[in-house]
Amino acid sequence: MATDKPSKPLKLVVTGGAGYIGSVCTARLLEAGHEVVVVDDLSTGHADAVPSGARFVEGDAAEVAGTLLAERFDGVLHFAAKSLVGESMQDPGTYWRGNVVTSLRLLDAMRAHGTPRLVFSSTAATYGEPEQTPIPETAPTRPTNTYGATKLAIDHAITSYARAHGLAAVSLRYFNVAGAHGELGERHATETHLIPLVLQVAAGRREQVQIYGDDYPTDDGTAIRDYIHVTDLADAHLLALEHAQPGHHRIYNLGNGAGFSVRQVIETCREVTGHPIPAVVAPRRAGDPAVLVAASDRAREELGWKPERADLRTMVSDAWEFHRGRHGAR
Ligand SMILES: NC(=O)c1ccc[n+]([C@@H]2O[C@H](COP(=O)([O-])OP(=O)(O)OC[C@H]3O[C@@H](n4cnc5c(N)ncnc54)[C@H](O)[C@@H]3O)[C@@H](O)[C@H]2O)c1
Ligand SMILES: O=c1ccn([C@@H]2O[C@H](COP(=O)(O)OP(=O)(O)O[C@H]3O[C@H](CO)[C@H](O)[C@H](O)[C@H]3O)[C@@H](O)[C@H]2O)c(=O)[nH]1
Repeated sequence: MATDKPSKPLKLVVTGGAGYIGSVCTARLLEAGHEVVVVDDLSTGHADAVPSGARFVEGDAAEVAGTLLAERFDGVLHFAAKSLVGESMQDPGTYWRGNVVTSLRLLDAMRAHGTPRLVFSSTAATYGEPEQTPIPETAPTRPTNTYGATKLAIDHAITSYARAHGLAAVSLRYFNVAGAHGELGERHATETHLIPLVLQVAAGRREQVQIYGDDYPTDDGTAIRDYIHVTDLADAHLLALEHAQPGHHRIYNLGNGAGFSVRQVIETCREVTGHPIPAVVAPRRAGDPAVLVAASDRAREELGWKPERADLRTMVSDAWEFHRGRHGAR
């Protein structure tokens, strides 16, 4: 596969590389022969999640990159962000400062030091409530939550910087990321994501899971999401690095094109774990769209991306192995 043999090893900064997705991408980049420096403030990440083989610098993405990029890097993969929909509705200032201001400072540092490539973690939340499903990249962007609005603002800034300053940029709009990559998985002090919360019930660390709303216009009334395996997602980053073109900002949706309701996810977790997983219906969570499913044809056609772990059961099984393993008791 193209991701195993890069045309040439690159020297890269990974912001947020101590987090869930950034740590898995760092592992894949190292496996592919690239040199990686992780910058992370450990606000939601863990130093022990940074794969050995990467250099780790603790600190703010913009602050550290400002000096670090003087060492001449081939590119930045920018994962560092605040990324919780509910929190973004309650505390918007933290999201505008933490996401938009930080990213602008990072872009300015890249420009100042002539760093040529950027791969940015954008999100399905930029689209808001879609008019059509699955969602193509050409769909209107009308985010329903502050988190999505900040990511969209950064996407716009990247487009301008690419056009004006020749940056080779790719934004990857992830849908719902799930699963684990061996010892690297989702591990947040305050967990809000559905699959890890459900698995915490199965692991006996939580009594029940709440279903946020069963009055959505879907077959079983619960919200539908498109889940993508974190390893497949990481592979797309390697391809994005290879395909980024100077002066262009390309945007790609990353999902499997299949939607699963909250109830279906819980049911799959019951099947995988053999645990009854009690679930109770609670009010909707502010800012949540009813259905988010990706059309990822552009990534398949232009990047040659091909997800190899598209089955929800595989994602839940890998996440369950992770939760039962070394990090299960945390
Ligand atoms: N998890 C998903 O389903 C999903 C979906 C779409 C997009 N994303 C995006 O992917 C990226 C990674 O998400 P994740 O799920 O791995 O989250 P995460 O919280 O596990 O990882 C984020 C990492 O960034 C670090 N960080 C945050 N702000 C920082 C700053 N200012 N300077 C330095 N480090 C900082 C955190 O300590 C953490 O290690 C985010 O940009 C998120 O918006 C995630
Ligand atoms: O205890 C819970 C947790 C979640 N949900 C529901 O499960 C679905 C998935 O929720 P998650 O919190 O797991 O994920 P989100 O869809 O809110 O958000 C994720 O995917 C988005 C894109 O789709 C963003 O990119 C964001 O970064 C990322 O957190 C939502 O309908 C949510 O309301 C519940 O019913 N109960």
